[in-house]
Amino acid sequence: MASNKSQGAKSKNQPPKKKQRNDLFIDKKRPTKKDEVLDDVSDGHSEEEEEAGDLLDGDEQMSGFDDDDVSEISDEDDAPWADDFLQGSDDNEDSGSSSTSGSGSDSHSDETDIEEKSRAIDEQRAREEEDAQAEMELNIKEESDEFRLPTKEELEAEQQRPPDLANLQMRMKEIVRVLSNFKHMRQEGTTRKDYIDQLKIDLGSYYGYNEFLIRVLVDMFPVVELMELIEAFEKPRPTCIRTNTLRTHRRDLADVLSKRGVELDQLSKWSKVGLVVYNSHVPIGATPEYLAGFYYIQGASSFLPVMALAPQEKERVVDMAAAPGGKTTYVAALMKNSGIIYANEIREARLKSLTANLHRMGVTNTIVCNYDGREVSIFLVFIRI
Ligand SMILES: C[S@@+](CC[C@H](N)C(=O)[O-])C[C@H]1O[C@@H](n2cnc3c(N)ncnc32)[C@H](O)[C@@H]1O
Repeated sequence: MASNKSQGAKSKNQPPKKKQRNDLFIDKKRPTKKDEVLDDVSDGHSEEEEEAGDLLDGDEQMSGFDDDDVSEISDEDDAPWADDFLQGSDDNEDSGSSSTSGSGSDSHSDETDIEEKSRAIDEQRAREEEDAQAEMELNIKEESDEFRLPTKEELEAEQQRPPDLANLQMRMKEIVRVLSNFKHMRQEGTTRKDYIDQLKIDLGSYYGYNEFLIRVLVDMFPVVELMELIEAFEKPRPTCIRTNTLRTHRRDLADVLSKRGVELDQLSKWSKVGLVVYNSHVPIGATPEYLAGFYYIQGASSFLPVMALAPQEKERVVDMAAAPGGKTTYVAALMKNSGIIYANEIREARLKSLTANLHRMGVTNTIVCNYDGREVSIFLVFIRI
């Protein structure tokens, strides 16, 4: 179809390409002519009709327009027509007619057009950003007007009632919001300390933390991070297991456990031995693989001190507070049961679980001791503790 049309157009004795381009452009700019052309091109008409459309273009080119028409039309910014024209130009090039200079000028006008559009988009975006900023500032101002710290009397009245958790939560949020933009949102006559003191009281009431812990946490973290941390503490942790590489490989373990109905996945990229258990149809602490020491049930965060220590084969390592042996058994696996580990535990009763886990996990390079780690200065001669 396209080739037929192209042939038809070729046989119609076209005017020089550049002129044809301008005339087409002009033609499309005139609403009535444009409609005609659009009808011709897009209505799915027969080839004859399309050829007639091509012919019509040619007729109109011949009829021409005066200079006023040209200038009036060429002042307008009408990119779709330029696109249409460029398309037409390609067709003609395919058909073998030569028009190097014409196509150069096309791409130039096209580039200018794109630049203008791009500039207009940038300007529009800048205007929108300015509006958004102004709106945000207005919102902040309105919101900050709404929140104020409770008075001494209000706090005393609050203490007479059971804690209103929803209200406490809302107030903590508001305090964090004000502290995050203190200059603009502070209540007149208040200091940062006023807000932080109130936040400490509310954190204590809401989460049940004691004053000491709250003070340490508030001193340690910026308020936004502090709230994220405390909220994270509240979330239940997923069950994690650590593959015992003295006994098996993670993939083999995952295969055998999933056959038992344990839904699990690799922990994350930073651990080669961790698996997260999402759901299990069997008790994860009583599978044959567990009893055979193929894995240890261990929070992912407990992997980190051992990974940071990065114990090497044949080293001598002390685990100063070892029971029930989670980290000791991981250290032993990384050392491939070579070197020596001193696993110390102050509480005699906990030595049982420690030794039981060492046996279960196949650890053979460890000596268990029962001292107060603070008083055993001999441990200090060890490089890795
Ligand atoms: C959180 S547990 C250790 C967990 C262990 N590191 C693991 O990964 O399984 C803390 C242990 O340290 C012991 N402990 C506390 N103070 C100690 C001390 N001064 N000397 C030796 N052990 C101590 C406790 O009895 C307790 O068993």
